[in-house]
Amino acid sequence: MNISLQSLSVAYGSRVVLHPIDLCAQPGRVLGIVGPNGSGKSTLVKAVAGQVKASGQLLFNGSAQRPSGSIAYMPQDQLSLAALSVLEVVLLGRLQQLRLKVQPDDLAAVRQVLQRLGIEELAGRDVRELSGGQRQMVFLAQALVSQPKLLLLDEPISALDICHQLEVLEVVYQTTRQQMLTTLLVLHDLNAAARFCDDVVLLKDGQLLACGSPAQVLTVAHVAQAFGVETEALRCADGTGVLVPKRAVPKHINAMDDIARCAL
Ligand SMILES: Nc1ncnc2c1ncn2[C@@H]1O[C@H](COP(=O)(O)OP(=O)(O)OP(=O)(O)O)[C@@H](O)[C@H]1O
Repeated sequence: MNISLQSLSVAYGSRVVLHPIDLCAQPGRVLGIVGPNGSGKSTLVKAVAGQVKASGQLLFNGSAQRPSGSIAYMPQDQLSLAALSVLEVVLLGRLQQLRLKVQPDDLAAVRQVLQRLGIEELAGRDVRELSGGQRQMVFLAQALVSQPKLLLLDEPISALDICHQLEVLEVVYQTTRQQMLTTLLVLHDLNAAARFCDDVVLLKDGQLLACGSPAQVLTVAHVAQAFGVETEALRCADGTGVLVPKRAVPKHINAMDDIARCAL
């Protein structure tokens, strides 16, 4: 599904938190969304998911009509207070496909996605008793099992250890290609974005600071400008580029503070 944002903006009350933005996302590609806390990443994804009211144009394959049943959205915070098993929670992702009775193909799809994420042993567990990372994988499974055309993932690896981070991002990357999904992926890890995203959008203060390939966007200069962090760009033996954070330059430390500290 082709997604086109034309002058899309979002305000909470009178406060504009996403300034008019133009953007395209295409099938078979992962679009990474990065930026500092509060820069508008979640708001952008919520606007595409239809969770917040936006101004401007949002087109799905050229139409302003939001296609029902084709969009899976995994929010940043997922709390389940209902006493449901993992299998039941993931099955809820098939709501659009479910008939009066759960069909064998629904259960097969659930089992397959649990297996793909390596969490099939959790199937019978009460979702309220899982760890934060386990719960995050379960809600990712719920998003994937719906077989969406548009996959919206807001920080899906924030609670995962490094092994699970890599596994989940690999699954997202491969599934996007194999099923020709259009994937929007909010990440804080810039090196993960460089590795697993085809295109990257960098936001700052609700504005689009840069957009393009990871190599074009994730530069030392852009990271300094967006995050106020000094980084060093290194190249690994396999040719992969990585940004190593060196030093934060907090905005509240101004020249006067520096001078005062030197005087002590
Ligand atoms: N429901 C809301 N009502 C009012 N302001 C909001 C609301 N949700 C978010 N905001 C504000 O909008 C701005 C953008 O928030 P958003 O959650 O999109 O940022 P983010 O880039 O996803 O941040 P983070 O990395 O911390 O998750 C912030 O200043 C935030 O305080």
